[in-house]
Amino acid sequence: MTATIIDGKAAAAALRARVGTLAEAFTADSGRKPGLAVVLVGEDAASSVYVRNKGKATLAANMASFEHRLPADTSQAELIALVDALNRDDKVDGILVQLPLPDQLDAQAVLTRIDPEKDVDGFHPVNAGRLATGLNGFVPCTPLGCLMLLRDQLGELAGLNAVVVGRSNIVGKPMAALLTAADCTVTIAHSRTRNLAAHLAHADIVVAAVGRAKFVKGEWIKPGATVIDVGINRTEDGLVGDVDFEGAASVAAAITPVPGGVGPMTIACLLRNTLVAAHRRTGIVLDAQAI
Ligand SMILES: Nc1nc(=O)c2c([nH]1)NC[C@@H]1CN(c3ccc(C(=O)N[C@@H](CCC(=O)O)C(=O)O)cc3)C=[N+]21
Repeated sequence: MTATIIDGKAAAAALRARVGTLAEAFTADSGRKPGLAVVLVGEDAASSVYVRNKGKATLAANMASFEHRLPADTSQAELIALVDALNRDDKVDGILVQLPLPDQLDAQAVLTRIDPEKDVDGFHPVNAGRLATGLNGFVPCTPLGCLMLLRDQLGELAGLNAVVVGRSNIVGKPMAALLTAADCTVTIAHSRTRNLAAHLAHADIVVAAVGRAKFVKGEWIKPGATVIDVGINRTEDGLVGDVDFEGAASVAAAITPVPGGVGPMTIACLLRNTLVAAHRRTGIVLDAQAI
């Protein structure tokens, strides 16, 4: 079998176009554009590129972009003061503080300071709790993008066996919550799982988010499975995912590439969440399911 390569770039472009159209309508109704503030502390090269790409995508989707670049030696009090100012700023609907933060800063305290109604990353404990309990909140962008790709590929997900490899607050845990809400039978595997291959042998859906290059081997994939690779590992062979792509592509029904898979959907979902935040904050009705 040779897998269908899931085109995350195309799916993301389509999502950004839908968001852009709805953002224009929001501007016509409210008299202002949806606004996204991105905060970058320090000079990390990869983070700097992501932030620039987010800014460009925000403008292209007819939204306002507010970029805040702070020096690497910024104090906790200074960063908290900026978050407070963004919380109060009515032009700002969404706030993203780029991770990782320099060592002297307490990321959890910063994320918890963001107004949950502006938390378009979905990292605030209030939004994590809403997702866990089935309430409406903001869902982290990467798992949301993965779910959209799975629905595009498979349609109905109910009853399927899903194995999520990785248990981070940013990807693994929210991904498992979304798949559970979609009526999958969900296993969360991780670095200490015994006999991962035995779990994957039953997996109709695999989401790999462990942060280790080519950790998931092709032989472990069930024939006909759908494989979503969240990994972004910079190696000597260039950018590679958490899945052995060639091996998995020879048995899976469908697989996301790296790059060009999940990554572009993450940014598109950030814009989607910002659009939703703008509507909620102004009381303008939006059918978020239809985006
Ligand atoms: N508060 C916060 N929220 C985030 O959502 C967040 C963050 N911090 N810190 C860093 C990670 C990483 N992340 C990516 C987004 C897009 C691509 C992406 O578009 N990747 C391209 C390739 C990019 C390349 O070549 O490096 C692709 O996969 O095709 C990757 C990674 C968001 N993150």
